[in-house]
Amino acid sequence: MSFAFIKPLLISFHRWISIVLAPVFVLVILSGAILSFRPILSDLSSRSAGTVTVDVAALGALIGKLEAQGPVSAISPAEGGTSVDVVSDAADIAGRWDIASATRTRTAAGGGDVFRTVEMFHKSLLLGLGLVVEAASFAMLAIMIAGPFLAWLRFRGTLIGWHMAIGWCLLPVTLLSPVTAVLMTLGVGAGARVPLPRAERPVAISRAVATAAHDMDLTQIATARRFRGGTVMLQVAGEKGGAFVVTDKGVTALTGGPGLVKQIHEGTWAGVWSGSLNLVVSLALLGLTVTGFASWFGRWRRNRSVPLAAGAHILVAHASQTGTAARLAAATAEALAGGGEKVALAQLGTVKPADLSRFRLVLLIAATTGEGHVPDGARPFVKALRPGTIAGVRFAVLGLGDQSYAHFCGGAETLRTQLLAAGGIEAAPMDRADGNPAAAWAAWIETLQAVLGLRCGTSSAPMGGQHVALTLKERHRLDDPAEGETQETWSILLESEEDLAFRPGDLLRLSPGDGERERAYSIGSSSRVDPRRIELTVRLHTWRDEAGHEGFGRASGQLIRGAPTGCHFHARVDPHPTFNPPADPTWPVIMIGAGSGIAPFPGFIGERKASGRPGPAWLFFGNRYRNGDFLWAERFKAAAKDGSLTRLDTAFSRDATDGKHIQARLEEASEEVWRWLMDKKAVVYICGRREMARGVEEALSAILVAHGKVAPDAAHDEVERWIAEGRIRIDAFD
Ligand SMILES: Cc1cc2nc3c(=O)[nH]c(=O)nc-3n(C[C@H](O)[C@H](O)[C@H](O)COP(=O)(O)O)c2cc1C
Repeated sequence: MSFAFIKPLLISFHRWISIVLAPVFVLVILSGAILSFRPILSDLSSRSAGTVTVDVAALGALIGKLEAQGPVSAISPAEGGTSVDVVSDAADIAGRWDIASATRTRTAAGGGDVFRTVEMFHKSLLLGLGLVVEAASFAMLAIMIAGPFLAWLRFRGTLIGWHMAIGWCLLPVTLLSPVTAVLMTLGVGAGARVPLPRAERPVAISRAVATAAHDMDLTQIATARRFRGGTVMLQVAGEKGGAFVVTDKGVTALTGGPGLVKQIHEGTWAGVWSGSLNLVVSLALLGLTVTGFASWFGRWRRNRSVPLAAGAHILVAHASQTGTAARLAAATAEALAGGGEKVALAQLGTVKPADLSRFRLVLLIAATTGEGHVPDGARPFVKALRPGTIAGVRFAVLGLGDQSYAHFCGGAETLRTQLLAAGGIEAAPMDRADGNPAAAWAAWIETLQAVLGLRCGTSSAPMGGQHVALTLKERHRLDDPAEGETQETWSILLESEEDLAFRPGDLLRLSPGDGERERAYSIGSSSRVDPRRIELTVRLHTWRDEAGHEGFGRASGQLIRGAPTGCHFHARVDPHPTFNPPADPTWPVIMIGAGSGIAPFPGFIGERKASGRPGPAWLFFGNRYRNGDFLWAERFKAAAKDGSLTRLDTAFSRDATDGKHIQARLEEASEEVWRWLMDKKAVVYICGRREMARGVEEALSAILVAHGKVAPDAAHDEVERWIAEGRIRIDAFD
């Protein structure tokens, strides 16, 4: 059985035992922390008091007088032996007494009884739960031993990072408490055990002091307390001191001491120092418990619910790949709010199915991606849907799509079917938008008003983007056919006569002919660098007909072969906010592009560099051959040199010497990728074929499993959640 198999089990064991026993751990650790003050205080007080010398006869007389009034359970001389602290249930006895004058100087007893109560709590929680505490010691030891096997030490500022740092760095000392507790429970190293004498009749403390004073010097008596079997336990300082049990028959010395294990556990082996060490151990154990629990709880809460506007009756949710559905959903929410409806807006993937029942109505605007697929960000929602989870939830769907695809509005259809299967009730029939959705959206809003009686303020469909007139300025080939079988890919430079506003990752939509489906190209430049210059990376789509004649893709063929430089194009620039670089250029990014999927990233790098304060940026580029297919090689190498690119990793899948895919590169650099994800909170951008994007998702899951102490399923869910939340952003094509 390999460790990879055991590790997820070990992780579950570590997590669940800790969570279940966290309350017991906290109580035992806190009481332990208080008890560690006992050796500290007693060492300090014995130092400050110097040698205690007690007038034994006067002490005996005083205690005898007090015992005549009520029971005394413990005494301990104070103030150099001139006073004595008396512990008693009787309020007029308990307190500090001056021995010579037999008068009370303070009404409350010292701290001795507090420590004893805390000790009882530490051992049995004052509820007779000694067995639970003992079992918790074994469990604590087991999870602490398992801890270091779960992850290597890495410093990062997260809760789990602190958990690991405390766990690893303080392991030798934090082990002290549970190890010694377990040894004591097992009776190992507890020191020689002397059979305790029993008294035939209970002995009072004054009597015990008188009996012992016969045989020994009690001028340095430290404590006397009523003990098991009706006896009294005396503790005497000094060379001939020690612990003694007094019965009605005489005095028995307890030889052998408390044993090293007990001394270590209680921190009594070196007074102040060992007590302080115990305090550090307690605080470290508390830190481990709190950081571990808080980190789990935070994750649990994040997984459970999203902050949806409180008091809202209608939820407008969107499942969007390139932003259209998101924009329309925002406009819908705005229109409803304008009409006075209480409305919340959310990305479907960030909503738990159970949250839907909070709303009177759920309106969903859903796009389709790939070949009839649900948009990537909506996957966690679909995965979490089970029959009955949204029983009785009323919903209405607007699907966005394009008739020229084989599965028109396939994504929205899938979501609708799943919502019905999970118990949802369709409140209005589903509408479908073909191509530009503005008209269909407006009609849908009207239907909602008419059929469902919703109140809407005025609102118009958000502008789908800017219509632009562009001139083909320049193109140059990015692959090198002289190097062999490469994929023909070009840099296309288009120029506008007026200033435009666009960012890298936005989409340039071109229609190759009237009524033909638009092709979307990812923009690889930024208006923040040059507001008139749009740069694309376009691969030539080719095929052969039955007669063997080569044909070209309509749009790519035009851009690369058909149109001469200087040719004019009409196009639309659509914002794609979910695939733009972070607004803050210092925010770390990991860019992963394969083949022509590299298209947006020259723009990312350029825009961040132009900001004058580019943050860490890591680029993974994959293609077939290093020599012929390394697109934008010069630009990336220059960026790596001038610092606008922190790290560049390449994977050339068909190179004899290399032969790796991007996924393999990610896994090779997994430790560093993990650090970028967790410490730097890098946003990951993936652009390329859908198959590649899925592979990268898998690789990221594997990194979470390897370094994040999570089981494979949980890692997968986490990656999907990151996609839904926008920490991983995907622009994939088929
Ligand atoms: C790569 C890609 C694949 C698509 N696949 C389909 C499809 O299979 N069926 C369909 O009806 N529409 C398909 N569409 C069209 C989109 O669903 C439509 O453009 C929608 O308005 C996009 O909305 P969004 O920006 O919110 O993602 C596809 C669009 C793209 C870019």
